[in-house]
Amino acid sequence: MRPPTPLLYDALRTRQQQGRKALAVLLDPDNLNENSLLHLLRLSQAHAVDYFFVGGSLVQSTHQAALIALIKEHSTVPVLLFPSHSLHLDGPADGVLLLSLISGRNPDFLIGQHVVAAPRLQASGLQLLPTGYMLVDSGRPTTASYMSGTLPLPHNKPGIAACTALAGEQLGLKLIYLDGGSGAQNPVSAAMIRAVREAVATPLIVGGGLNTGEKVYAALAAGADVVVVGNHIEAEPAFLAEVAGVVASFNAVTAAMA
Ligand SMILES: CC(C)=CCC/C(C)=C/CC/C(C)=C/CC/C(C)=C/COP(=O)(O)OP(=O)(O)O
Ligand SMILES: O=P(O)(O)OC[C@@H](O)CO
Ligand SMILES: [Mg+2]
Repeated sequence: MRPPTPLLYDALRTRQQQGRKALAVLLDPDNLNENSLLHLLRLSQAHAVDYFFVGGSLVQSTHQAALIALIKEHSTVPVLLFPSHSLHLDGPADGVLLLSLISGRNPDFLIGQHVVAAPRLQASGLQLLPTGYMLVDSGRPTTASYMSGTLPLPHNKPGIAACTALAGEQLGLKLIYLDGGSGAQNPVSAAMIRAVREAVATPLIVGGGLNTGEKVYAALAAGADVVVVGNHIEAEPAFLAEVAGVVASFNAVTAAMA
């Protein structure tokens, strides 16, 4: 039998306290079939992946649960749902990023979806990771911004991002996720990541438009604890090896200095 997943949040906090960075690969059910998923799962056995995030802004396909079951059959990497809506909670995942979209002012994404999902989440057995989700302007409209009907944070205003994250932490949110949006033209700036890192003690997830090793390195160096890569691995699965290498080399330097 598979060993139980250690409590996801505690494991993430421990990693953060030890200065160990993590890689999350975003799997969008709309852009995957069984073969492409199996290929990614093989790659993730050769190159360390710490989390699979599963979700998409729309999710038109009906096979999310089957894809997660396939991940569970072939991999021990924890699976976290990354839902854009209370409709997208199916599948045998380990936990869920319980996103509250604190960069926006749309009550449905601040609390409405959560009210609808609450009884189902309670019964699900999923580990809940309350997350302050912040969309940041990335140079062009993103699906997440459009679908949520919210304005992203201005790209060049690290102070607004820091205060937003701080308010989220003060409200009790356990993680902060700074997202340029999937396929972002420009990733979240190092200045903004640093400002948020200094403002809060929670683990910090950064994603959106991380499509080169240099961009991934810059996000880690600025203070991201977890980097998320979706689109570029979908387009070019070999990028998984490169990004895993960047995270591993970053961790090797930290370990050598300890
Ligand atoms: C309470 C529950 C169950 C859900 C929370 C619902 C909230 C607040 C969602 C935040 C807003 C939102 C639309 C997030 C989208 C997150 C996501 C899965 C992004 C993945 O990327 P895509 O936007 O699908 O990118 P592509 O367009 O490249 O596919
Ligand atoms: O698809 P990409 O651009 O890598 O973004 C990943 C994730 O942060 C999007 O919500
Ligand atoms: Mg998507």
